[in-house]
Amino acid sequence: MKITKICCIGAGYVGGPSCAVIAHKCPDVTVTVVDLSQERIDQWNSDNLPIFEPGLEEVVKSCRGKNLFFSTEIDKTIIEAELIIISVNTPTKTYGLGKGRAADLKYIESAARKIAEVSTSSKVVVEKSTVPVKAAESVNNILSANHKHGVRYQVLSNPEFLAEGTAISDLLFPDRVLIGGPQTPEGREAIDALSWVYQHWIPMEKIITMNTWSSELSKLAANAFLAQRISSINAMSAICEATGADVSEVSHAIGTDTRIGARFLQASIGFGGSCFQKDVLNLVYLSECLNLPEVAAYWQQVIEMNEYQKRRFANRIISALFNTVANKKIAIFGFAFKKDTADTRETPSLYICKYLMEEAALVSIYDPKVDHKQIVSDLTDPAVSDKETVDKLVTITTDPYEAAKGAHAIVICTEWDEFKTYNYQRIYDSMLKPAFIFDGRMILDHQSLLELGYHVETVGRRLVRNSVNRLQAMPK
Ligand SMILES: NC(=O)c1ccc[n+]([C@@H]2O[C@H](COP(=O)([O-])OP(=O)(O)OC[C@H]3O[C@@H](n4cnc5c(N)ncnc54)[C@H](O)[C@@H]3O)[C@@H](O)[C@H]2O)c1
Ligand SMILES: O=c1ccn([C@@H]2O[C@H](COP(=O)(O)OP(=O)(O)O[C@H]3O[C@H](CO)[C@@H](O)[C@H](O)[C@H]3O)[C@@H](O)[C@H]2O)c(=O)[nH]1
Repeated sequence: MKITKICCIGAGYVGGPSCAVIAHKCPDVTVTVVDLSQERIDQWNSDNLPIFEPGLEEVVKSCRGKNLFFSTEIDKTIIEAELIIISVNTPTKTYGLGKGRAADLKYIESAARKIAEVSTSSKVVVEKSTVPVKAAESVNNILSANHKHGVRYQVLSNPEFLAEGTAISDLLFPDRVLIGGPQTPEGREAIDALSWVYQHWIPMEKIITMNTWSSELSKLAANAFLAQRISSINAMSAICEATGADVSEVSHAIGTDTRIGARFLQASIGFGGSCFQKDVLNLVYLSECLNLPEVAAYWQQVIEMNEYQKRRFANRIISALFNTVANKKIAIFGFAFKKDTADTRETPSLYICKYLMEEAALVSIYDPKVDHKQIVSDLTDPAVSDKETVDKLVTITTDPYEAAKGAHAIVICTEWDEFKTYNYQRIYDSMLKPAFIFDGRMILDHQSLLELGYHVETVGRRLVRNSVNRLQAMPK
C-alpha cells in the first residue's frame, strides 16, 4: 500500500505539530490538516500560529504551501487521502453517564461518521487522539456499518506522546512510536504503511507494534505512571515540610537509583495540562466499568493527591500571610500549566487564583505568553468565579514589576525561565513589607532572596534565616 496523501482531522496541539513534522520529514507525502474551526485554520495559514511551541514556526514555514496544507475542506481531503489521522479532542465528559470521569468520544464519533459518509475508496484510519481501550473497535464498527461497496477500512491505534513546550523535539526524536492494529494480513499491511511514514526519520527499532488494545491502554498507562510519580513526590513534599527533610534532596537520592530514574520527580504545586487528569480519570472510569473497584481507587488517589497539593499550597500562602489575604495584593507569576506553552488547560495557577480569590485577595497576574482574554475566560468559568468578582479582584499585567508593585507576596505558579532573571532587589523595594515569595516551582535562588530580606516559602522545604542570614532547613 502506497501512502501519497495524508488527511489529519483536528488542527490542535497534536494534529498541527505532529503533521507539520510528518510533512517536514516526508517530502514525498502531501499532508493536509483539516478542522471544523475556520478561525483555527486561518491562524495556521497565517504568521500568527494558533499555538506557541518552540521550533514549530520554522517547521511549518519550511513546508506550508508545498506539501503541508491547512484547510476546512474536510470531505474533499478525506476522499483524496489513503491515510486519515484522527486527532480530535477527547475531553472529560461534562454530562450524563460517566460525567466528570469518562472521555467524551463525540468528536471521535463524528469524525468516524464523516469518514464513512464521504469515502469512496479504502482507507487506513489512525486513531491518534487519546481514547479508552476499545475505542478503535467502536470506530471500526461505525465505519464498517456504513461502508460503501468496495470500500474497506483498517483502524490503527497510534497514540501521541509529545509534551507541550517540547513538542517539536519530542516528535523529531521520540523515545518510541507505538502502532497497534489488527493482527490480520490486512491489519499488518496497514501497520506497515503507517510505519513507512515514520521510518522517514525514526529508526525501525523505535517503532513498536502490538495489538490495538495494548496500544490504547499503553497511552493511558504512560500518563498514569507519569502523573503518579508527580503525586508521589508531592506526597513526599508534604512530609518534608512537616519534618525538615528537603524534597529536592529526596528526589536526587531516589532519582539516582537507575531503577527509579531522575525524571518527573520535580515536586510542584500539582500537575496541570489537558492530559494527565483527563487520562487518569479515564483509567479510573474504565476500571470501574470493568468491575475493578480496587484498581479504580488506586488511580483515583493520584488525582486526590494532586488536588490536595494545590489546596495545600494555597493554604500555606494564606497562613503565612497572617491567616488573611483579604484585600491584599498578591502577584501571580505564571498562568500557563508549564513553561514554553500558552496552554492553560487545567493549569494549577488557576486553582491557586481561585482559592486566593475565595479569600478576597487582589490577584495581579503576569504570564509571558498567555493572552489576557484567555486568563479572563478561564477565571470567569462558572466553576471558578464570576465576572463581577473577577472585575473586582483581578488585574492582568504585561509587566512583572507592575504585578509585584505594592504587593504583599509573589507566587511563582509556572517555571518560566525569565522569572529567574528578574531584578529581585528592585521588586523587593516596590513591595509591602514583610515581602513574601512563594516559589511553587522551586526555581529561584532562595538563598539570595533571603539575603535581600524576602520571606521565602517553597514546596517540600522549610526555609528560615539563621543568625548569619544563611539558608537552612527548618528544624522540627
Ligand atoms: N495536547 C497534548 O499535549 C496532547 C498530547 C498527546 C495526546 N493528546 C491527545 O490528542 C487529542 C487532541 O488533543 P489536542 O490537545 O490537540 O486537542 P485540541 O482541542 O487542541 O484540538 C482538537 C481539534 O479538533 C477539532 N475537531 C473536533 N472535532 C472535529 C471534527 N469532527 N472534524 C474536524 N475537526 C474537529 C477541534 O476544532 C480542535 O481544533 C486528545 O485526545 C488528547 O488527549 C494531546
Ligand atoms: O516532575 C514534574 C514533571 C511535570 N510536572 C507538571 O506536570 C504537568 C504535565 O507536564 P508534562 O507531562 O511535561 O506536559 P504535558 O504536555 O501535559 O505532557 C503529558 O501529557 C501528554 C498528553 O497525553 C503526553 O503526550 C506526554 O507524554 C505527557 O508528558 C505540568 O503541569 C508540569 O508542570 C511536575 O509537576 N513535576
